[in-house]
Amino acid sequence: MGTDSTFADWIGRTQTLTDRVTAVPVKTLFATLDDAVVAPRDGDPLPPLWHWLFFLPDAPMSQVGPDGHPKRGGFLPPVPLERRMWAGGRLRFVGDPPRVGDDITRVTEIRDVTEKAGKAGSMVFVTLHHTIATPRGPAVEEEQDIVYIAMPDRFVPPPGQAAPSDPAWSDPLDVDPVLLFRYSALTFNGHRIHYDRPYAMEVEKYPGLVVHGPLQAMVLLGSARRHAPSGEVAAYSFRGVHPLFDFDTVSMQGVVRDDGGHDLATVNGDGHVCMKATVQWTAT
Ligand SMILES: C/C(=C\C(=O)SCCNC(=O)CCNC(=O)[C@H](O)C(C)(C)COP(=O)(O)OP(=O)(O)OC[C@H]1O[C@@H](n2cnc3c(N)ncnc32)[C@H](O)[C@@H]1OP(=O)(O)O)C(=O)O
Repeated sequence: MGTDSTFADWIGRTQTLTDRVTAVPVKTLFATLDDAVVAPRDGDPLPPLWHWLFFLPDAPMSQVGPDGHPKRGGFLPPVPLERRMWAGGRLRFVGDPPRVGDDITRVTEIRDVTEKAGKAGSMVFVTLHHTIATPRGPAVEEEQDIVYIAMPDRFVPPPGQAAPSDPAWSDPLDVDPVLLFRYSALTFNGHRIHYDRPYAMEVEKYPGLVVHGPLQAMVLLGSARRHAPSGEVAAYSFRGVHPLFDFDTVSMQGVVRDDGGHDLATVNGDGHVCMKATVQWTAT
């Protein structure tokens, strides 16, 4: 297993998008996360990861595939495995953050297309590298892993990874279809597993609606910033290891690392880690 030669030609392809940081998505994400009601003003910095509200996948309806994402074979390779998941990401926050009112640019390169054998069967990982820049220079360097898997006959959960036994904090997170719908709308993510229950259960064979990976990554980082505000976020990495569903009882947990960073996890009602993440802070 290794780089899939079928898609070798796709590696190195780039795409450049421009956008403007506007206040409405910022305000409505604060509301969606039940955070303080704020009226963002020009010049306010975006919290880390909130650039995901911009550079939206605005394919016309005629170019949308059966899962609700843009059809593959445009910028992303035409991987034939039907089921897509956001697998993980690694980010470095390298400069002044994007601010409300900024014109911003994202340059994306397809870094790798790799076939792997997992417990879930054959999988293809597509790794994207994004550089997000503001008028003041580069702000975020990001790698994003998307995984494609064959459509299963039935849901077989990945083996559970036990949550830490003695976390420094454990906060509840209420997940429900309205939260998932609002997050899909804000990120213009048409993936039907997040809001179309018959599709999620009958076609992709999940036991419920699936909580977005980026939503879990955002709320985990938000919980870490509330509990451990020991500097700015310098780096953040995360990996989805088990799907999280709208019916789950969820907590967001944090553990202090020896190097001063924090390990984070969303944990379901069975005590299994769903997303694990690590945050590193700038020195204070
Ligand atoms: C937005 C959006 C979609 C979503 O938000 S989907 C919801 C968020 N994502 C998830 O919930 C993912 C949950 N994870 C899983 O279901 C499984 O972990 C997964 C990804 C199916 C893999 O499970 P396996 O048990 O089959 O994998 P193995 O542990 O056997 O590993 C095999 C090799 O794959 C590598 N790998 C596994 N998981 C990841 C990962 N998350 N990121 C990167 N790489 C991964 C693992 O290291 C093994 O590699 P080797 O080189 O060691 O063979 C939207 O669509 O927009």
